[in-house]
Amino acid sequence: MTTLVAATEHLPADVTQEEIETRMRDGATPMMAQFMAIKERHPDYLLFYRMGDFYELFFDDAVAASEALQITLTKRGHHNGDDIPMCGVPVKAYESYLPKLVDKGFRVALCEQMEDPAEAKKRGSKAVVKREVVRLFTAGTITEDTLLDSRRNNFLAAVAQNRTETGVAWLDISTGAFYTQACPSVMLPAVLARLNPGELLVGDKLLQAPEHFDTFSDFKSILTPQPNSRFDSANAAKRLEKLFAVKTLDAFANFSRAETSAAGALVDYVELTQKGKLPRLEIPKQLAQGATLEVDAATRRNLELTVTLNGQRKGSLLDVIDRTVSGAGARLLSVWLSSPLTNVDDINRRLDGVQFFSEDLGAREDIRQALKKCPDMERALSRITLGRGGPRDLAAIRDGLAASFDLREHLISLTPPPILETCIHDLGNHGQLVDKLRRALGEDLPLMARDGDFIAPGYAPELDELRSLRSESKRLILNLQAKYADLTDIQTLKIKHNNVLGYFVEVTAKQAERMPADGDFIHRQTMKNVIRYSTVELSELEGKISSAADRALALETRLFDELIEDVKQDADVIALAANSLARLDVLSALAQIAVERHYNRPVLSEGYEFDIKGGRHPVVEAALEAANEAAFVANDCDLSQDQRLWLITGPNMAGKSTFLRQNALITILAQMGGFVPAASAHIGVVDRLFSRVGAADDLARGRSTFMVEMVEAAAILNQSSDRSLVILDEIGRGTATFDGLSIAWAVVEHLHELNKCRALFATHYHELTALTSKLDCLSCHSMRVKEWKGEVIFLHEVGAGAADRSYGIHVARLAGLPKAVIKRAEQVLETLEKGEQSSAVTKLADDLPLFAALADKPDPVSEPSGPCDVELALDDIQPDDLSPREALEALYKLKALRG
Ligand SMILES: Nc1ncnc2c1ncn2[C@@H]1O[C@H](COP(=O)(O)OP(=O)(O)OP(=O)(O)O)[C@@H](O)[C@H]1O
Repeated sequence: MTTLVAATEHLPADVTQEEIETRMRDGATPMMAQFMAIKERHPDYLLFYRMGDFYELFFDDAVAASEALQITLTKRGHHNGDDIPMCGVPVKAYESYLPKLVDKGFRVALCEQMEDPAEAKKRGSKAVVKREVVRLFTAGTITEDTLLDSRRNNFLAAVAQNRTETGVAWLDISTGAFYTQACPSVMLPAVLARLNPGELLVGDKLLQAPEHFDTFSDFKSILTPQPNSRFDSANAAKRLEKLFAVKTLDAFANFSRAETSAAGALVDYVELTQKGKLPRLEIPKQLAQGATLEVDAATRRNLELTVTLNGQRKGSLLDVIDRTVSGAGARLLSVWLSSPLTNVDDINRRLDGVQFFSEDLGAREDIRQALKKCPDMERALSRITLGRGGPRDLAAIRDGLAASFDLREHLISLTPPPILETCIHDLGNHGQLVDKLRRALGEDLPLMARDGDFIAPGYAPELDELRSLRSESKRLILNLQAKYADLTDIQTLKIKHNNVLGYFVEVTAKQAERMPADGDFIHRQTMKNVIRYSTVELSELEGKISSAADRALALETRLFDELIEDVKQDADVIALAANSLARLDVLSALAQIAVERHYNRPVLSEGYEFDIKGGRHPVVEAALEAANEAAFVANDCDLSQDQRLWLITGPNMAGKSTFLRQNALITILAQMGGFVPAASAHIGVVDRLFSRVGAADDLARGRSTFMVEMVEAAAILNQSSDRSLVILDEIGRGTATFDGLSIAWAVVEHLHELNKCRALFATHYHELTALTSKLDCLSCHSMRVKEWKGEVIFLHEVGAGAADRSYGIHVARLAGLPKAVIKRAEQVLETLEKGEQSSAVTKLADDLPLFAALADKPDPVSEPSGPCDVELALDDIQPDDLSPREALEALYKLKALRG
């Protein structure tokens, strides 16, 4: 196992007696003096100050916590003549309060009593109980299952930057995963959006860098500013070398200085919050630049990859495709979906695994059944290595490793592809440890080792002896009770126990008169109705009992520590097995969804192909199915180099946005190594995915909807390469028509001539279709609709060619706009379509009053203007009089009339 050495020199020192006395001279009570000295060391934290069975909060902490937790604010004593506000939470229930505080952006310092109050008293009546902060709770450093979402990684991330480079490091303290990545400064927002960390550490200086203002303000609620000194790269390197017991970090990867700084700052912070204890951390893995398909924050949000636009997991792509059966699998699926790959071989390895499970139903079901029973080994292991593990964590390791073994045996017999062979290898063989834990652990396990009685009988003969002595002694107490009852002739005499007296003989006050006065029974206590005695014999027995119980617990604790040590010794290989279980879960889950929803294996290549046949939108398709609506209409999309830019026109509501998004989602699914909702898909790997879809303003940053649109468009035009995939939905719609059209026009030209990326461009500016004559690789497509008796039917089909109308007014009617408005809009449209724009507008203005004009015109929908040509022709047909040939001719004639 990697040896973890904590460098504790930078942790705040404990509060000294001298500090307390200085404050007492200023008038504070001893306890308040101690509180203030500890609080001064943790100014950014709510101090949970242990007092008996409560954690108490004082001053501003109390005010803030009482408001956040909705608990009563009281007061206790005075300071400088003012009341001291106070509130408290019971020690037993504090874990239920923590998530609320952490969620609201607070950090909590847990300050414990480090000695018995009796110990303190020995130092004098004014001596205060020793207290120390034993743990800092922050959003990114939680390990408790109760505080974590089992299906999501909780990353703690740090960003460092020097003159030439930016480095990001992130780790999940609850699983030990540790990564770094160097990136150009402009990519930082995309990298952070991909990680979606629970807490982000940034040096004070970098926080002031104007180029990152916007990026960091997006993460304001999870930002923890750090002194710059914590990002010193030389110190960071030393710290990491010491932590992983190596002479130089080059042994692991060629980390840039910025990456080293960020990684060092993370380790530093973990030590600080865990008070010098370090969890098992993996050796940092370096993510090469370009190794993942980068998706910027806006695109991620708009495509609703892991959460929907309103922040819910339900309804996101992740939610729809997630068929994992374990927490670790769900976490890994989310990581895979958030960071699709770019290396064709790596993607194919994953696809081989998915294909294997999709073709072998038996194997898939067996694996999924076995995985369902696996406990969360990753998180149990992290608690164990942090010294926070309990007997149940040991049981989780035992059961997880046992299941790994069964899975391994099962998989070996199946001749699986290479990716599964790696999984089999990583599952390992932990027979000895499993066997030991099986023998060691009993059936009903307490949460904490200190509660005892978790070691199985038969594991340690010495423990069995102590336990039988303990229960034997109990029997002896009963014998003694019977003996005393006979001796005194008081049959209701009882031997009882409490914490103050220990064991004692108890009789009623009346019976006490009959107690022998020969000195065997020594009076201890007179209560209202009962009298209590002790005897020498009873005291001796008590000594035996309590020493047996104490010795049993001490022995159990020792045995527990030994087991913990055994697990720690194997921590690296256990973590590998746990990770392998997660990979198996993800691969079999991707196969499961593929089979359930008829997804197919995509073909990935190094080229620039993009040929999707029969593609579907995974989320819309699932939603239509759940609502029992018409089936989703599959569509092709071929962005081969000679038509790499598609201009898509067509009515509102016809499915343009859905089509755009589905092609982006298919790309993401394919590059993460999953099957895709399409009959076939051939994709030349995409390096970055950009989108400008949806409309939202960003009032917090003072940006209007149109401004947001332009900022996003600027990023696309400045950053997309010929390997990128760009989807643009209605660029330019948020401003005046001609301004919008001009911008859209120029954007299309730029994408075509300079970016040369594969792109889908949806627009209502039909004028843009004129560009086909000028731009060779621009191809026009439209969403097909059918008009039927004045109604528009959306076919949701993408066809070649441009659309001639937008049917906006039709959609407005569907949406329930008042009839008068619809009629008027039709008039306006007719006038505008006829004339020169400026003269048409003047004419319309002269038309006032607006709605008066309506009376003259019949409503074209409610009062159809007579039968159309097709209907007239139909009337002429007498089916009974027609020969088969004439019938066929009539049919052709009708079709021709329909146009
Ligand atoms: N291929 C399809 N098959 C079946 N239904 C579809 C399909 N595409 C879209 N739809 C349905 O049509 C609705 C509208 O689609 P979408 O939002 O993509 O239209 P749009 O052309 O982008 O409209 P607008 O221009 O008004 O934004 C969707 O919510 C969905 O229910």
